[in-house]
Amino acid sequence: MSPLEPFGARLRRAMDERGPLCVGIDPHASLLAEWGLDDDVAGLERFSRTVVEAVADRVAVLKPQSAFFERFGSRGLAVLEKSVQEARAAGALVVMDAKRGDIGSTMAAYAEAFLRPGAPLFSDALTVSPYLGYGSLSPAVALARESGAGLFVLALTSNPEGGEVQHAVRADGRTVGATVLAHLAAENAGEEPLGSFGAVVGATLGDLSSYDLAVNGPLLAPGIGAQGATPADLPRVFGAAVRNVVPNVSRGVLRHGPDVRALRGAAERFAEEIRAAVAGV
Ligand SMILES: O=C(O)c1cc(=O)[nH]c(=O)n1[C@@H]1O[C@H](COP(=O)(O)O)[C@@H](O)[C@H]1O
Repeated sequence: MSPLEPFGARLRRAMDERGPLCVGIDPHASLLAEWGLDDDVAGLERFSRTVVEAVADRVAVLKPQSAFFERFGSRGLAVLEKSVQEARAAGALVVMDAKRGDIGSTMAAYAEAFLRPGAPLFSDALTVSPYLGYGSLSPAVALARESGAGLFVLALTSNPEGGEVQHAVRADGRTVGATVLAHLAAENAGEEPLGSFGAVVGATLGDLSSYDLAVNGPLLAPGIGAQGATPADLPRVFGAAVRNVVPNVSRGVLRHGPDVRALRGAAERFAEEIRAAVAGV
């Protein structure tokens, strides 16, 4: 159906060429105000375009957070569509952060919305929630395989509340989070250079040595910057899996706008700190 190379291979190459940093496009109302923009569609568009202009030609991944666009209804979604297209045209991979999760038949429709090439919101990958049962994500896995897209499945999230679900121990003695990681390892088995089915694992979580992070897929690691984690934490949290980590920074970069050079400078500083932290592992 699609000429796209699998997402994992495209991501590995982008990480090798540009470094692994993912910059989030999170147009919080407070950031619009800090940037001197109105909290309206014009402000949203200016914000999003500025971030794309500043970093889409130099970072591996951009991650628009869809809620900040959905807030403005259909006109916000039009801005989101345009931002995705412009970011991809500038060479960044786009991870749509929509955290979808539903019964399988509905999940198929979410997959059509984000993972079918030619769909208005088609993105290179989508964040999804496995907490209706990992198997409920099957339609998204199937379409991603067919189209060369990827998924990032919430496994161990960066927020302090996540543990009550993700660290819960199942009847077989495994935690829920470990079970999600095991499903992803199975999904990615044998894929080279990297599978297309990633996990979201917060950089805020401290020592994760009790979890097997070797899923042969990317690990999206939010939490650096505003949530308190730093690039220097990455080796401690991820151990040998750090080579597959895509660290996300949203507010930590965005607070330097609206000046394009200042945004670029902030992204470059995070990229450099990440390079230095990972180099020793
Ligand atoms: O899936 C995500 O991207 C995500 C998962 C998670 O566990 N924690 C988390 O913070 N995120 C997202 O990552 C971004 C973090 O933003 P900052 O805290 O501003 O860097 C937000 O868009 C969150 O929605």
